[in-house]
Amino acid sequence: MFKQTGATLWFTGLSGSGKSTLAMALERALVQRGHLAYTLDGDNVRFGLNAGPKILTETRGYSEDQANRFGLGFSAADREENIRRVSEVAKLFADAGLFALTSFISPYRKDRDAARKIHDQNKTGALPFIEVFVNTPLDTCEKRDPKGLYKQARAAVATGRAAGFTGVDDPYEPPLSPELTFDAAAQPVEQGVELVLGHLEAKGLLT
Ligand SMILES: Nc1ncnc2c1ncn2[C@@H]1O[C@H](COP(=O)(O)OS(=O)(=O)O)[C@@H](OP(=O)(O)O)[C@H]1O
Ligand SMILES: Nc1ncnc2c1ncn2[C@@H]1O[C@H](COP(=O)(O)OP(=O)(O)O)[C@@H](O)[C@H]1O
Repeated sequence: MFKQTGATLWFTGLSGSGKSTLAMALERALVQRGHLAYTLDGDNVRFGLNAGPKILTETRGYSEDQANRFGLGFSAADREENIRRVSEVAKLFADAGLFALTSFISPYRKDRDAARKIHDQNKTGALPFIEVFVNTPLDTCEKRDPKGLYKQARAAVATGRAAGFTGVDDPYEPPLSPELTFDAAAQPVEQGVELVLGHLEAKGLLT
């Protein structure tokens, strides 16, 4: 019915690197061409399926104990679980025939590799998984700092507190062999959209 094969486009990069801007522009471009596409990002996932303990107690009626068991923050273990759940959801979207676009820092290589593996283990055969590294240098992300989070993290670290903020005092492991790399410090978003569309076309995914 959809006249397309589903696929997951996995955007990874630092906070402020341009993941969401590129994913949203691509979603628009795909939809304009008559394809079904949907973006999963912090705004629709970390306030819903993967909400943190505070949201769960304040708006969902969870007890503190439940909220601490099921809510997700930014420890390495919570990030791993965040990415695992997002991978499973993206896989279902792709299995249903959509382009699933995911925009998460996903800082750990093993978690992104696990996301890819989840797509290999589909009952109807491996689903296409395309890793897009949004490779914007930390200093550019930090200058942009649209939410002021880098500033807050630097201030915490300067006073001897841990911020656990990616790129400041928490790791980001760049992909070793992503399908695509986009430098959002040097290239406009339209160029990123063309890059990804070109790849999808070359792989026969836009028929
Ligand atoms: N400690 C810490 N480290 C990094 N980022 C933080 C942190 N705390 C909150 N935020 C905000 O949450 C967004 C990242 O969430 P993600 O779900 O993409 O993170 S992860 O993939 O689980 O690592 C990220 O949003 P983006 O800027 O859209 O990437 C931040 O705004
Ligand atoms: N290719 C680009 N060129 C210039 N600025 C960009 C580009 N992509 C994103 N930006 C800007 O960078 C900031 C962070 O982008 P965003 O997409 O929110 O990053 P992320 O989702 O990775 O946190 C925003 O202010 C956005 O307008």
